[in-house]
Amino acid sequence: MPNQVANQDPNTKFTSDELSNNGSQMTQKATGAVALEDGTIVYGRGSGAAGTAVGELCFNTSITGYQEILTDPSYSDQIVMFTFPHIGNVGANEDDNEESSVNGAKAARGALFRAHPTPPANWRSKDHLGAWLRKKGIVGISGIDTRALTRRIREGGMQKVAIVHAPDGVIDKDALLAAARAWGGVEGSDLAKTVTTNDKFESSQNLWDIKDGYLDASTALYHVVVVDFGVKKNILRNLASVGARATIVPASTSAEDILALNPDGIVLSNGPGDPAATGEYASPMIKTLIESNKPILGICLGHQMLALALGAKTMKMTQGHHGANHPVKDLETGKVEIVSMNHGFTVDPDTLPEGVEQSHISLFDGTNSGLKVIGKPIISVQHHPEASPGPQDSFYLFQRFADLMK
Ligand SMILES: NC(=O)CC[C@H](N)C(=O)O
Repeated sequence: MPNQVANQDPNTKFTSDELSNNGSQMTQKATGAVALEDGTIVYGRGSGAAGTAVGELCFNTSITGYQEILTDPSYSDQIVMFTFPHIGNVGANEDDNEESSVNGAKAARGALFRAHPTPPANWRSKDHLGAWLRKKGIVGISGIDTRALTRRIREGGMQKVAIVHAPDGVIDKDALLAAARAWGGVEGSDLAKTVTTNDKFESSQNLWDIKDGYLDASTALYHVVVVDFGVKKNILRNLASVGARATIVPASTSAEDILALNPDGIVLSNGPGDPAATGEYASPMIKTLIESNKPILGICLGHQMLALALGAKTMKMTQGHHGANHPVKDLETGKVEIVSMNHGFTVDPDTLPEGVEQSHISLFDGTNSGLKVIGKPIISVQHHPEASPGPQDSFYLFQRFADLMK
């Protein structure tokens, strides 16, 4: 019987220095390794691109949607460890990439899997995950005891890691560990400017449907300017689904240039890195947009940057929120929605100025998941109303934003 779990396959047994899966002897040379800044070295089997990648290790609990996750520019400078053991089963295609095709933004730097990706079985698949990872330049390592590493992150927080896929099996673990420790980390780093589009572009693509593929774009009722800090395509599609055509502009665009486009509303997008590191250029721009009284929707990084411009503070979380099954409560309606999450920083609700209130909270840990500005058409959420991947409970937020533009 074929066994898809790499380190139980008799030909591919790996053992690690510390987080050994079963302490068994290696029967095949490891072609991949992970070095954590705390000194842990774990061996596995390389897949995808060969080479070394350095980043912040976070775990994602989603069962599906690995391709959307790995191409979400918010994961720039991160290495995603999937807690679900079987990743790759539905292959990969061009439609499910989330990064904007215009800027070709770099998203996740690497991926860790429990089982080695197997040949795909899905009618939408065009590629094996391994081949797709290679094309994208993403390093993958399988055969990893993802449960043990996840527990380590839950206890000690997200760590700097270096991973290597060495097809010849030559792995210098000391050099790998040194690379992990030498890296500066995500805190304090402005990554939005590394993934934003260089040039303004337009989008009116609608949502994808299982029967009809991409739905026809409806007549545009609104014009929205999206400030691109690393925008996901499904945000643009959700805007189209509520009748908004979008003009996407670079992160460094001035408020004056944004307002000159005469938008009915403005979206501050998701994106990678530390929100506090964008303060220099983003806060003055967002402050002017707030004063303009135009409707604003902030999503994830955009939500955090809006909070900063309003005078609140953000802080780093221990393990962050990365998954597609997080319960969030809408404090206005009392309804609980199951949402997609991907963030490592959070808005400190104790620092909200007068006139700014929490609209949503996470029911996992009570952290802030949304804001509203009293007396202004401004809303923002920490979670991902566009899902992709994840449940579509929060699609209503795009309609709420459209209603503010009406
Ligand atoms: N998805 C996002 O926009 C992430 C926002 C921010 N980079 C964080 O990690 O908290």
